[in-house]
Amino acid sequence: MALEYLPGFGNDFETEALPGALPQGQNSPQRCPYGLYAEQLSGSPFTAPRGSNERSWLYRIRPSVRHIGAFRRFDLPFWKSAPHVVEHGLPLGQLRWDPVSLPDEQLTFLTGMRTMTTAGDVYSQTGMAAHIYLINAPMQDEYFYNADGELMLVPDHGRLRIATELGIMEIGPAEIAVLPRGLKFTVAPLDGTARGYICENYGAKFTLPERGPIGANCLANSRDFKTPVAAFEDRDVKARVVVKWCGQFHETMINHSPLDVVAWHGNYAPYKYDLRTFSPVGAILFDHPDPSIFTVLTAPTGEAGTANVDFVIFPERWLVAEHSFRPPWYHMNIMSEFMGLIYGQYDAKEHGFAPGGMSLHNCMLPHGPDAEAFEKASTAELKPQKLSNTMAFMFETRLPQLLTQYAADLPSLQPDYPACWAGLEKKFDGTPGVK
Ligand SMILES: O=C(O)Cc1cc(O)ccc1O
Ligand SMILES: [Fe+2]
Repeated sequence: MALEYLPGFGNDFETEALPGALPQGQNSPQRCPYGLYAEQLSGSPFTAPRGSNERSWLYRIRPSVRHIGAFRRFDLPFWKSAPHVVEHGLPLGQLRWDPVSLPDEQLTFLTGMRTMTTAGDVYSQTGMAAHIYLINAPMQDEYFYNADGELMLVPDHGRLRIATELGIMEIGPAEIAVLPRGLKFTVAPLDGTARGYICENYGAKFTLPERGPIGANCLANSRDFKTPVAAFEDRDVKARVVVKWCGQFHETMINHSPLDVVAWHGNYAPYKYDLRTFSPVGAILFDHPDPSIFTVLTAPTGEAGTANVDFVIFPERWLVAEHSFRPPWYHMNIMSEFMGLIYGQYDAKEHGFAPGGMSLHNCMLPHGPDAEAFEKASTAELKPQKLSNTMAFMFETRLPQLLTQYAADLPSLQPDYPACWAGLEKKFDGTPGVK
């Protein structure tokens, strides 16, 4: 059966899986319909200003306190949290990885999580981690929530079914899903195997960037964000609930599914978004604008314009700029750039940056088009050109991203990535004129 979604970003949604299950006119009736329990899930402090105040009211078979027994600590050795400093011995430099092979061993969303970088500090709720996931088995009667941050899933291979307390979503390559901090969910691959990228955002929630003079439309439009309708499981089974809390993992056994929310309302909810619905705005006469024009979602900090994380994409688009070098310019950036490619080719690196691959251009490390891309773009006839069938993205954070041992040891780490710039020869010979 096709899944149903509610359109809109940050709306005050309401949805019920059984008629009359959602109380009307108040949040906390003396007795709720169907004998449900009322529970508030707060994603912001109670006193946050209206514009950033987020909470939902859940009407559920059992309250969450019954979905937790005694905790026992355990380890997921490949899922790291900031601060995480390892002496992996790799010298400072720009880094790039080929795609990681899909696993032979059985891996679930939890056991298949592989942290590439961490930034900031999970204890002070700043920074992020960039992970990849490798999945070939469903979480079986197993549920998870993350107290450390929200999770943005960016698949590059295979679809996923994500059943959450607030409803069910399915996503595949070119779509993303965002799972709020504290929300219980379980994940299953729909095509046998699945691989993708994850941004674990420890800071303030992702929100839509301001459009400024662009006006009321384009970039990511609110109606293209989809939140699932209410769906519940009334299953009495032995189940495991896993919690990530300040970088540690805790498990607890219960006798029923915690996905037992029959109705809910509010604005703290999971959502998905199809990156192909992003309407890019760009240079229509000359020059190459800053990539911030392609920000899908931004997780702000208290400092204006200085994101904890920006999620930026490089979707298909027309290049029309006249008398301009059209690909990204050479640059050094105070923000740290973790990039992935979902499909196609990236114009600054047509070769060597493969779908499913990754690159890391950390704080103040120079980078830009490789020698091949430079040569091509400097001599190309500048007629309108469509960049088709391409979707790269960037997790860009204000904080330096530190590499995990896993990332440093990956066999797919390219041994001499910076050699891609070696062919950028001196052209200057002291004589005037365009060379
Ligand atoms: O480095 C990159 O490839 C990402 C990027 C793209 C762009 O168009 C401008 C700046 C930038 O960091
Ligand atoms: Fe960059």
